[in-house]
Amino acid sequence: MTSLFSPPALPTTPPRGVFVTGTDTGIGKTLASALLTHAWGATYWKPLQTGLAEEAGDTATVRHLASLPPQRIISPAYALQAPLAPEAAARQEGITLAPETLTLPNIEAPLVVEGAGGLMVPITSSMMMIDLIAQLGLPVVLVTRSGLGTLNHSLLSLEALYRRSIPVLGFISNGPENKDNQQSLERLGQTRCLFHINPMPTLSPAHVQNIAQYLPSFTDSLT
Ligand SMILES: Nc1ncnc2c1ncn2[C@@H]1O[C@H](COP(=O)(O)OP(=O)(O)OP(=O)(O)O)[C@@H](O)[C@H]1O
Ligand SMILES: C[C@H](N)[C@H](N)CCCCCC(=O)O
Ligand SMILES: [Mg+2]
Repeated sequence: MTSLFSPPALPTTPPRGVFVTGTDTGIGKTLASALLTHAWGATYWKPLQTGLAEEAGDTATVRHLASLPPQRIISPAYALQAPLAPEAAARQEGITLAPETLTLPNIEAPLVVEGAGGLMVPITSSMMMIDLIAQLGLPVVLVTRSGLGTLNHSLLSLEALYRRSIPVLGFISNGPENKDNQQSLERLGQTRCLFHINPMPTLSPAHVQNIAQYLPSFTDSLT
C-alpha cells in the first residue's frame, strides 16, 4: 500500500512566519491569512497577485479584514491583471517574472505570506508555487475544503510538500465542519488541524476580530 512520504520535522529554531497555501484557488487562503495576521500581530505579504482586472486584490482584502496599519503590509512583488496563473498573466502583459530573486522581507514581526492558487501553479515555465515555498523557507499552513473531495486534494498537496521536505505546521479546514474529514486528514496526513473556519454569512473586520481572538498565538502554533 502506498503511504505518504514522511513529514519533515518542524524547524527547531522559530521560523520567521508561515506560507499560507491551499488545495485550490478560492479555497479561503486570504480569509485564513487575515485571521492569522490579526491573531499573531503579523505582517502580511502576497508576493504574486494576479486578477487585478477583476478584483481589489488580496492585500487590500487582508488590510481591511485584519484592520492592518500600513507598516504591517508588504506590497506584492508582482501585481498582474489577468485572473490567471502568474506565468500566464505575466505572458499576457509582456512582463518577465524573476521569482528566483524573491526573498523574505527583513522585518521582526511574524510574516504571513500568501501564495496564489495551489501548490502546482506555474510562476514561470520552470518554477511552480511549491518551488517558491521551498525558496522562502517558511513552514506551510495548508487551507483545505472541509467537505467531500478534500481527502484527495489535501493528501496530494501534503505528499508534494513532504517529498520536498517542506515542513507543514498544519491545515485550516474551511466550510461546513466535518470532523470525520479533519480526523482522517490528521491521521493519514500525519499533521493537525490548526483550526476550522465555518461559513461566514458576512465577512467584516468585526467578524475576523471575533474569530481571531480565540486562535492560538504564533508561538503556540509552532509547537
Ligand atoms: N468561511 C468562509 N465564509 C464565507 N466566505 C468565504 C469563506 N471562505 C472563503 N470565503 C469567500 O470565498 C472567496 C474565496 O476566498 P479567498 O479569496 O480567501 O480564496 P483564496 O484561496 O485566497 O483565493 P486566491 O487563490 O485567489 O488567493 C472570497 O470571496 C471569500 O470571502
Ligand atoms: C486569479 C486567482 N484568484 C488567483 N490569483 C490565481 C489562481 C491561479 C490558478 C491556476 C490553476 O491552478 O489553474
Ligand atoms: Mg487569496
